[in-house]
Amino acid sequence: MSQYGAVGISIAAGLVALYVALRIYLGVTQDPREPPMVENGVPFVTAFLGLRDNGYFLRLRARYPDLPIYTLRPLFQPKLYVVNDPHLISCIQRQHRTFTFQAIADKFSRLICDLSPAAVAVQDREAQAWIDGPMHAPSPSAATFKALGPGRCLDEMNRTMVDSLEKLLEEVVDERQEKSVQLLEWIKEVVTVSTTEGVYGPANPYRDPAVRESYWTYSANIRTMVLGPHAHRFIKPSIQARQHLGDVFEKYYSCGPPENASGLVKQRADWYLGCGFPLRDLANLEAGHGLAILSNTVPTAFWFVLHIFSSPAVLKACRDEVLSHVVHSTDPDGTRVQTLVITTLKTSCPVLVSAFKESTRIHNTGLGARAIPHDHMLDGKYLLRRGTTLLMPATVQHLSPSLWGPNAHAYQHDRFALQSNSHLSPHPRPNPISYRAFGGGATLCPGRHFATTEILALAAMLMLRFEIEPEDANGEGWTIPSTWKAGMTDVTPSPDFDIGVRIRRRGMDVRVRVVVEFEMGAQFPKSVHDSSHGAALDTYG
Ligand code: HEM
Repeated sequence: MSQYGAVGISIAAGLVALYVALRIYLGVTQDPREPPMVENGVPFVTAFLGLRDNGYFLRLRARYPDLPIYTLRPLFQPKLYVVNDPHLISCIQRQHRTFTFQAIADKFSRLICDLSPAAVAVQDREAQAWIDGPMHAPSPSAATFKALGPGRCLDEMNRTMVDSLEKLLEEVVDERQEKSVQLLEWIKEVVTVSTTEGVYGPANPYRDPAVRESYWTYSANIRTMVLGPHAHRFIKPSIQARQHLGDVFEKYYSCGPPENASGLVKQRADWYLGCGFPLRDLANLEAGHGLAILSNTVPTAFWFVLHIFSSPAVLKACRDEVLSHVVHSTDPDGTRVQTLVITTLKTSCPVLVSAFKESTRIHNTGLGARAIPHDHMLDGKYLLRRGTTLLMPATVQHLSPSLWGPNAHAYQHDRFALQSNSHLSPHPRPNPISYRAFGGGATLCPGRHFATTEILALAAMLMLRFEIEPEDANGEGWTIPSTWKAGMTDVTPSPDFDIGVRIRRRGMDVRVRVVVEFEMGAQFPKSVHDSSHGAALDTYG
């Protein structure tokens, strides 16, 4: 045998020995009561590579249709338990201190916000106090976001945000009545400014284009930032952008939160500074909060606008519905006004609301991650080990044909409206737990009312005032972009590429101003958030 042949045999024998050793290791570190392990073709590597693709959980659901929950053992990560079964999801959501989102959020903020040891100590102390506290005490995160619930503070944020949308849409098209833009870039600008106006008020740092640019430069590399400081040298512009955002928000908070900021900003600043968070850490945290505030709202708005305007049938159905709630009048100076009461979009436009929910169903890759601080027997059947992470991927629930019918992967704008009239729907109504666009349970996204109002208002204003058409250079019409490049941690994936469009004023709507009225201090009617209502928005478990 040649020298090369002997080396080859040694390497092969070494690999076989390694494989056997890893299989044995997997076996002895897995209790038979734990959920079954899958994807161990090449131990640790198969799962590690699979997790790089946001369609992985859907494929595993199809490959192992009978597993309510399973274990993945990826390289460099703790064990992952992945849940398929809605019944188990509801068990998990009922025990929000056993399966904690707070631990995930705190860990994430340390990795991306450059927090000092003093701030980390405050986070640990407050999280522990919550775990040890009374059953119904709000988590630290819930305490800082209370102001986003229905009520006066949210109404005021909505009013400021919608005023900004109105102003930006007024400026969008010049005297030539037509403008060409890249749709995602344009929506990013409009939604970033309007959202942050609602949150930060007249001293909004995001009014400065340099701050907006810093935010998007920072958020573009979160995936690398979470790998830790050793990876920061590869993303220097993002680290510099983070520093810039910290400086800007330190100035913003330097004399306490501005008097005319939203109740949300004041509540958060009171809570953090009151707990002993250093000012600079509050400022650094604010950069990270952009991820909650902006990074899902922008792509969600993009997909919704795209689905509406790319289909004449969807556009007509939604536009007719909105138009039926518009009150026409003329201002004293002769300006024609279309008045739209924003709450009617949520309460009286079931097709529009359904089209929105359907867009969030199709374009959602939320992981629903929870930390497991102690060993726990889930549903009396599955042992879950401490120090591991549990995932409830939205794709598995959102795109499952057994839940949504054979066209589960297709965008069907009236799906939720039909489901509320069961005699019109060919498919059974899915368990509300299986619609997870905004998460579920105690950590259901607190910003959902604000984000939904903004996106519905934006879509309604666009439909009332403009036509949007693709640039259509190749005569091929609209394209719905893919999302392969989106990261595993994105709740709403961004499109892989942008789309050139022409925005043009509708002939009959020239120089018409849309006015949005609010009943200040009013609560949203219960029916909007009641799962028994039409295409209700809050049908979460
Ligand atoms: C369309 C836009 C949005 C989407 C799709 C979205 C989605 C989500 C999801 C899926 C979660 C995780 C919930 C869980 O795992 O249980 C979440 C959490 C959260 N969201 Fe949103 N969100 C959006 C907009 C917003 C906005 C505008 C804000 C703030 C103004 C916000 C603030 C938060 C916060 C603070 C949490 C953490 C909740 C906690 O720790 O309990 N979100 N969001």
